[in-house]
Amino acid sequence: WWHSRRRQKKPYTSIEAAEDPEVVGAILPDAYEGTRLATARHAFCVAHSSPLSDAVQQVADRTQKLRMPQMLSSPLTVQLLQSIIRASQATRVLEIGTYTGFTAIGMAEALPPGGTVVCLDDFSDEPDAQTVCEEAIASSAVSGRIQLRVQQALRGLKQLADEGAGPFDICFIDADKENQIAYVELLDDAALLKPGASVLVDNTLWYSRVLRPSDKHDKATAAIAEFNKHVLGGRWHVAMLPIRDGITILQRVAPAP
Ligand SMILES: C[S@@+](CC[C@H](N)C(=O)[O-])C[C@H]1O[C@@H](n2cnc3c(N)ncnc32)[C@H](O)[C@@H]1O
Repeated sequence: WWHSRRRQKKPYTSIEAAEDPEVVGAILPDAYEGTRLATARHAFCVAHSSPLSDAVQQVADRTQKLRMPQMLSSPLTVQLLQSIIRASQATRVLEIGTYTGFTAIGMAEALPPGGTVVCLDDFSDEPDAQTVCEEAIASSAVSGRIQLRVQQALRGLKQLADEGAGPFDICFIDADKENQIAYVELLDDAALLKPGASVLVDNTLWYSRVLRPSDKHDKATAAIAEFNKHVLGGRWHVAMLPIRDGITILQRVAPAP
């Protein structure tokens, strides 16, 4: 098929690339991208984006020895977060779900001196991640910009609101999927977001399972599908990007009904 398309001299597109040994020959599809071409394109984007700092790369390397290294975000997610932080001249960032500190340190590096990343994680998914996270933050050049709060995220958000610790310019949500609607609503209701703030939510494609309406038996899939519908209600501007496992960017645009 591929050779016959080539013989017809059709202009080369991603359709040809999907079967082209030069593009996908040595590639195995990964669980997020799904196909060999998408996996090759993702690797190409990573290779053609600014390199991660040594500190961020070292966290990723240390995390590979843990039980759940698949919880690390893509390097592209770090690069996207850094771009948005720089473009919006953010100074206060909130992270819900920090794990070993990969995205937290990456975000802190994009902040100006005096900027802060407040991180909430209870380390319920992998307790060993806490030590790796604390050591990585302490040995990074941006340790003074990161405040790690080891607590359940809903409780942590309420406490931040009570302390008047907000508002934040950027919030990155990357924790338990069942509470995602509660997180964005609480951020908004408790005035934890500055006007025009961006909320980035990871895993909104969830291994493409949300594309299968029959897959409602899985709690996380159902929760993410519900979240994706919920934010389309008109209060948020929504941009859903097919980066890795799906990243949705939200900005509050309408007052609460
Ligand atoms: C996918 S990992 C975060 C990955 C990190 N942002 C990165 O890219 O390297 C999810 C984290 O959320 C934390 N988490 C899950 N449910 C939580 C909850 N209810 N409260 C606080 N943290 C939670 C887990 O302990 C885990 O470390």
